[in-house]
Amino acid sequence: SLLVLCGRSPPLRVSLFPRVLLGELEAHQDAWPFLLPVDQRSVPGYRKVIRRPMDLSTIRGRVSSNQYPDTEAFLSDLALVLDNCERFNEDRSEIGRAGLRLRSFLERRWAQLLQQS
Ligand SMILES: Oc1ccc2c(c1)N[C@H](O)CC2
Repeated sequence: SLLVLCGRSPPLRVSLFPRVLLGELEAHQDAWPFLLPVDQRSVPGYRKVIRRPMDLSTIRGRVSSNQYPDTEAFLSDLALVLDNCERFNEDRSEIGRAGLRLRSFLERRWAQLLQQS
């Protein structure tokens, strides 16, 4: 059909960029605070302060089951992980600094991947 001719869906390699980026984030030395959901019962105040918890294992599950309708929804969940971190942690704390470093990596690496598209 005409839609096919217009090339509506991104080329295969571009559609793999989220999986490439997520794999590198999961392996990053500063990812340790973000790998699994925060145990809200053991962290006073977390449930009240952070209304939309998010972590890399939850994102991995959504990527693996094709739950993201588009790349923007994937990037939005990644941003939520780091926004939650900035909200709950002082910038000068161990976890706060890890979050700022991981966000810097994410932004630089995503821009690099887009240059390949
Ligand atoms: O001191 C603590 C203890 C637990 C956590 C944090 C800091 N920050 C994380 O964002 C959430 C979990």
